[in-house]
Amino acid sequence: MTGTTALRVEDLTVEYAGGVRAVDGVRLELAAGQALVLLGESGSGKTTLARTVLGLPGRGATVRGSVRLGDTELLGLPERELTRIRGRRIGYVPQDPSATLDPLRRIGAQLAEVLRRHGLADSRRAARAAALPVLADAGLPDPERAAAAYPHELSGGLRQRAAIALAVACGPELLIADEPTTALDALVRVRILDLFTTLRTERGLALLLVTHDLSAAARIGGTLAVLRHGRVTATGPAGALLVPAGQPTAAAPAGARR
Ligand SMILES: Nc1ncnc2c1ncn2[C@@H]1O[C@H](COP(=O)(O)OP(=O)(O)OP(=O)(O)O)[C@@H](O)[C@H]1O
Repeated sequence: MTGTTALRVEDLTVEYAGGVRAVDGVRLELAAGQALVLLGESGSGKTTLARTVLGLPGRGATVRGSVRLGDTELLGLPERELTRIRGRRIGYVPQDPSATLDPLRRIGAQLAEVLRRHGLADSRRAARAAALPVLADAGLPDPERAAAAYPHELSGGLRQRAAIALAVACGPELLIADEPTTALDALVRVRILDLFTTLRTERGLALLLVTHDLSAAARIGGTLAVLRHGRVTATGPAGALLVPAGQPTAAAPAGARR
């Protein structure tokens, strides 16, 4: 892989109480400006892996191995430092935007708070002004109006764009999106996936997309890692692993799902 390594996961194992090994010896690498899609069926360990990279593996989990963000080893970092890294160096977009958006506060105020918390604006006024281009970059057609809106006043697609704006506001080097389009209708889904690609190519951020949706994986492209029972069973360029039905499959390594 060329370019600066944004994320390197080595020999990562995550075990929950009762001996469930949700992630089992995973090794992954993602360069700046590239996309890595984690594809797997329900229960394969995708969310556990993504959340472990965020330093949030879940209560009672035992984590072993290494997760490096650039030159920083994340495993074992004190919570205070992880809190600083989340939002600033790693952005997170969940399936349901209400998991990151506060229903009781206007979108602009939430963005302004993130910018101030991470030291990217020194006054409330500066932070509110800085929030508008972030909303525009996330594809909200009327940033002023979006900034003044409460989350419930936006459509599902616009709400997800607001959550993406929140995730990328501080210019993270890594963006983790966990099933970010599952709840959206087909057209909006494609637009949001294309927004991730725009953010990746224009800002050089590394994208880790978690999905069980083959069409989302194909749309994002990049490198695909197929997860099964916590293990990576196939990895390679998405174009080679996701061969449309009816075409020769010689390029797909054994174990690849189609
Ligand atoms: N907090 C937890 N405590 C115990 N076991 C858990 C916990 N979270 C997940 N697991 C188990 O770990 C395994 C992997 O779950 P995980 O949610 O990471 O998979 P997933 O691929 O993201 O699935 P889905 O697409 O359904 O979210 C499953 O067997 C699950 O039951």
